[in-house]
Amino acid sequence: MSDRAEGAAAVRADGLDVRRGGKTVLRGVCLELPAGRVCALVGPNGGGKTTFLETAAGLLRPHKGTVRLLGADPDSDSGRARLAFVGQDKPLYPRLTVADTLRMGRDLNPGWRPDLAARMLGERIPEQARIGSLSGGQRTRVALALAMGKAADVLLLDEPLADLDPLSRHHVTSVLMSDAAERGTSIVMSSHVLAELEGVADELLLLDNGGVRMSGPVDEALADHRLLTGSTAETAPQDVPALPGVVEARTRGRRTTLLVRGDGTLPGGPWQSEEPSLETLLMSYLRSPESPPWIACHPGETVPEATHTGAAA
Ligand SMILES: Nc1ncnc2c1ncn2[C@@H]1O[C@H](COP(=O)(O)OP(=O)(O)OP(=O)(O)O)[C@@H](O)[C@H]1O
Repeated sequence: MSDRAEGAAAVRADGLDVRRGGKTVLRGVCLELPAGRVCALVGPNGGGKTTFLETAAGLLRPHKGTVRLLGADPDSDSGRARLAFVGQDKPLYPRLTVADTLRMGRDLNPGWRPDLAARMLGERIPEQARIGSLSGGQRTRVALALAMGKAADVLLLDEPLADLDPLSRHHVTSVLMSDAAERGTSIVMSSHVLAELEGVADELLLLDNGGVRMSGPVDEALADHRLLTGSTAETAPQDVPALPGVVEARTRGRRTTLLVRGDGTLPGGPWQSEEPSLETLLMSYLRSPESPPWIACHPGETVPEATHTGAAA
């Protein structure tokens, strides 16, 4: 994991508090997202994903603590030059054509890469079409093409897949993964489409109630948990949730399913044990807000302080 220790993190937050509308919606967030990786940002509605992305993009100022993007203040000229942000509202000029919009991107960005913008746009969106005549999903593709053309070092994308059809989702995730592999772009992408993050994301950040519930590499998160399935008659399920390391216990009919941390005490009984899918892992943590956070820890690295989710301030 030496690559994690070298150079500045794509996004680093230290003791970050962000207030909106008079209430604190991110509380004491400490995290480090390594550069050159695709990070999936997940969590329930209102968990703080948009607030975190907008803060990392320099659009919201922290009330307390700091956020750094490749070591720079995101609200500085050097920070802004290195990031591209696509929010959920995707403000574009409805009277401009797609071609006009991309020309505007070229004029505003000295390092503009028409090839990257064209790759993201794909071939199905006519360049002469006016933005106002496009569907929501097509506008998303144009907004993503504008962000790609900037050739930024960090892409911050708020639910980029939300209004895309399955083919477009596949196209967008492939283009993002290629960009991360070819240019070393750091990508932080929020999503509720958990099943489609498998194989796309290599880093995971789960925010819930304004705090970090999970943070670390996806492969470590999966390897650090087991999914146990057993017969209810043989496994005394009423005792199971109290065991340390059990994130979630669910009983359906005659089957009990447990999601257990690798370092936890395994309950007795005949269990079939397997590595969980990413979707199963995330769903278990989302359904179990009282379970302790899972934060990856690496030798030689500053361990981010785990922030557990309490009641919103
Ligand atoms: N403009 C705003 N003014 C006041 N409060 C806000 C504003 N935007 C968000 N909030 C509050 O901040 C908290 C976090 O919201 P945020 O939009 O960051 O969550 P999210 O995880 O992105 O949710 P979703 O999955 O629904 O997009 C919520 O309690 C929300 O009500």
